Amino acid sequence: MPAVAGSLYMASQHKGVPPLPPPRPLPVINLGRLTMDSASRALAVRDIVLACRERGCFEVVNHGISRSCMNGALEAASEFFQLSTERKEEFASDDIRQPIRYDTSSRDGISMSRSFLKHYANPLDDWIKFWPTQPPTYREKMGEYAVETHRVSMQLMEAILQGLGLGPSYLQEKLEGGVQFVALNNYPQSSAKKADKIGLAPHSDYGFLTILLQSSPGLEVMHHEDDTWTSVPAIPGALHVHVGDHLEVLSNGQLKSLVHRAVLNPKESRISIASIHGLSMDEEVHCAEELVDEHHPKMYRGSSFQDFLDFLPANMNRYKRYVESLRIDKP
Ligand SMILES: O=C(O)CCC(=O)C(=O)O
Ligand SMILES: [Fe+2]
Repeated sequence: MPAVAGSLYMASQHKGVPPLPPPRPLPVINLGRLTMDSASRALAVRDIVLACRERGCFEVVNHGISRSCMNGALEAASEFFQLSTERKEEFASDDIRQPIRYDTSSRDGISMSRSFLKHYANPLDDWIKFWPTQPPTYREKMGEYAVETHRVSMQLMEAILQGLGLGPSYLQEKLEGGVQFVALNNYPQSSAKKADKIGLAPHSDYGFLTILLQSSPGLEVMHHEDDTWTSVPAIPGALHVHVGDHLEVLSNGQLKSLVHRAVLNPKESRISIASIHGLSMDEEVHCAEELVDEHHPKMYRGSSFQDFLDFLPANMNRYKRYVESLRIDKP
């Protein structure tokens, strides 16, 4: 499985900067292998599950989403953030249950230096009416990207569920109709004057999988074993994928949700589009019975996306990973 190394390592080689630990290459998966012959698919499934187990994340290439579709989504996001404050604030709300929400502050406990627009996207016909009409291409460009990303999320989930021994059609219908939550993040360029370079503080994502597209580097992922950070390079045409809290629950702890953060880019302002995929709002996710036995007792209680929204306001800074609050052995 090919791998790429984080770019911060090079930056740390300059005089006066304490050296970072050696870069830990991130796995790169060629998704085209999933639809080739069965032997190629089996190898791709093995690589995907290995990456999820060991790193909690990987980069995907050959996923079938065109460069123009990806660039279109980044442009639409960028043009939205360039609108006047007044226009953007039409979507401002304190209510995290709103179908669309714009904010700039750290009321969520983790946004140190970002503005964001968050909205739902699947099924598209249910949600697109809430999306911005400015810039005029927003709905078309973001809609196309959201549909394509949902398709990739289905392929990835089928592979992961197959690799966990649950079978590729496990939960298929529920995933088809499940939540897709899209977060557009806008970070300023880091300034020499401001010491704090963190745009978004460490956290894990709700849901099974997050698929992330970034305009330039800034995403960092924490290594499961020693808590060190690796910078995720912006490989042209690639998407970043990581494991969310509910995949940890479903896999009964075989896979761990990934702690990640965003640092400000010293060269330019940065946009990322995070697409979070899970079951529908009220559907509880439980540890798969097939993965529970006397040697692997059930580790987590069941919970839904609604439960997560209930949990969030009162627990902003208590857990880096929501899944910790679901542990059965927790005091
Ligand atoms: O901007 C990034 O790279 C990370 C965004 C993120 O973690 C999120 O939206 O949940
Ligand atoms: Fe995140």
